[in-house]
Amino acid sequence: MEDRGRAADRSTHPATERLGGAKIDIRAVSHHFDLPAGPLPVLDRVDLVVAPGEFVALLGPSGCGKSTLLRLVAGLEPAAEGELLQDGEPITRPDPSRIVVFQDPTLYPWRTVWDNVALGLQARGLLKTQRTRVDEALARVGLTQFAQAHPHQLSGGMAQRVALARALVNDPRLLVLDEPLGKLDSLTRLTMQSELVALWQRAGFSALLVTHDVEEALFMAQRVIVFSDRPARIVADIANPLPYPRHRGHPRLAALRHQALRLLGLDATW
Ligand SMILES: Nc1ncnc2c1ncn2[C@@H]1O[C@H](COP(=O)(O)OP(=O)(O)OP(=O)(O)O)[C@@H](O)[C@H]1O
Repeated sequence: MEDRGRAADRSTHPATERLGGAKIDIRAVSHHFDLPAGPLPVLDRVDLVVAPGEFVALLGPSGCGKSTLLRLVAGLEPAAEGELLQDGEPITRPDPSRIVVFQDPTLYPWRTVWDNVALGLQARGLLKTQRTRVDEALARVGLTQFAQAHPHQLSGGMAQRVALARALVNDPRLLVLDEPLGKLDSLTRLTMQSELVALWQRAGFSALLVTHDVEEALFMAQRVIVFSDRPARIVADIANPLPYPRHRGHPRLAALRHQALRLLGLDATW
């Protein structure tokens, strides 16, 4: 991780500094939903290890089970079979060390940007003593000037930056990203991809990203996991060793894109 240059920010983020990114072990996890017509199998013996501080992207056909896997990792529901561990401890419930960022920023419209970002600290009774963390999180996403704005005064990209700041203020050890840039226009999306990578480089959390965008996965992640149709099983684990910052036109990215599209059953000539 020598290329990550994040030492400068670490002094202000004691939890991540002390503990680093989380190691996540997903061991033989299978899952299904009980529908009136019978069980719907969604995950099929998924084995995956996310190393501390690693950025891993999950790609797969729509509806195969990627978000379900993120929900299990986040501790939002228990796996039907197998186990999920964070640093060797079973994941049994949501925890502030694992923060989920969804496609929709879901900000409270009546609260200012600052107050939205402060939510996590407030809920944990830490706001009184740690108000500067809110300011720091806003600075990290470039929204200091908008601290007193309300969500309706923000663009889609800015709202998603607020959602990121709201996650970062908790010093997550794992950031669980479920299509976080999916609703943004394509130019904002490209900018935010670079910003998110820069945040990850500075803060040192582990990241698990679900995206439908092959280029996004390859541009951002160190590994791209490709899933089959539902029930999702892992069909490939593609390493992307390119150092950061990455150049979108790098020929290696084009070759990896071709490989990923082929694995997804798509013709990579268009
Ligand atoms: N709570 C639930 N109850 C019943 N079925 C569910 C539930 N959540 C998800 N499913 C079903 O599980 C399957 C996998 O859903 P999931 O959202 O994990 O897929 P996905 O790969 O993230 O999809 P997409 O890429 O389209 O977002 C889908 O068929 C979905 O309808």
